[in-house]
Amino acid sequence: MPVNRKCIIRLSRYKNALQRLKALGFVKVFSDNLADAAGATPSQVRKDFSLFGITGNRRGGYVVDELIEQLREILGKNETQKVVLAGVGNIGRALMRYEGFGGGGISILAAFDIDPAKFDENADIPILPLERMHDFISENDVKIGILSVPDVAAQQVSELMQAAGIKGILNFAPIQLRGDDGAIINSINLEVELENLIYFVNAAKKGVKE
Ligand SMILES: NC(=O)c1ccc[n+]([C@@H]2O[C@H](COP(=O)([O-])OP(=O)(O)OC[C@H]3O[C@@H](n4cnc5c(N)ncnc54)[C@H](O)[C@@H]3O)[C@@H](O)[C@H]2O)c1
Repeated sequence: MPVNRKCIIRLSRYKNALQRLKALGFVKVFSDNLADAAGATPSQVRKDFSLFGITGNRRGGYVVDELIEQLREILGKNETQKVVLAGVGNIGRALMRYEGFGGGGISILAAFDIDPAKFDENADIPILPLERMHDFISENDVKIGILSVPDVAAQQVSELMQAAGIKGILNFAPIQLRGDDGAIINSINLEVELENLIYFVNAAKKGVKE
C-alpha cells in the first residue's frame, strides 16, 4: 500500500486521538482504542503503522508517549512549521485567530494583503504589503503558504509564493491552481465538500423511501 494523502490524514488523526487519550490518563493503547478514537478499523491502524515501521509490543499494545513522538517525527511536527498566509479576509482572519495551530507546532509568521487598510506591522501576526512577501519568504526560509485570496488573484499569488521558495500551498480559492513541478497544492473547496455531503444525504434519504 503506497503512502498517500489519506494515510497521512489518518496519521494526524491517530496523533490527535493519542493526545486526547494521554490527557485521559492512558499510558498504553491497543490498535482498537486508537481505531475507535480515530474512526478507522484496528487492521487499518496496524497497516498504517507498519508502513512507517512502527511496531507495538508482543501483545499488540503501544506506549502512548512513544507513539506520539514517532507520529510527530513522521508528520514533521517536532520542529515548528513556519507558514505565511496571503489574503486577510474572512477565511484568512479566521485562520490567523485559530489558537489550535500553535499547539500543533504550526506558526503563521506573517500575512500579506494588497489592501493598505489591513496592513499592521505590529500585530501578533504582522500584516504586510504583498510586495514584501517574496523577501519575507526567502529570508525566513518559509516552505508552506496558505492562500485565502479571491479566486481571480489565486493563480498569480500562488506563483509569487512558489517563486519565493514555497513548496506546499493550502488553497481556499475555489479554482484549480497550476503548480510548478516542485510544489504541492492542496485545495479545500468548501462548496464541493458540501455538495458531496448533500448528494450522499439525499441518496440515503431516497434509499430509505424506496
Ligand atoms: N468566506 C467563506 O466562507 C469562503 C468559503 C469558501 C471559499 N472561500 C474562498 O476563500 C477565498 C477567501 O475568501 P474570503 O471570504 O476570506 O474573501 P475576502 O474577500 O473576505 O478576503 C480576501 C482578501 O484577499 C485580499 N486580496 C485580494 N487580492 C489579493 C492579492 N493579489 N494578494 C493578497 N491579498 C489579496 C483582499 O484585500 C482581502 O483582504 C476566496 O477565494 C473564496 O472564494 C471563502
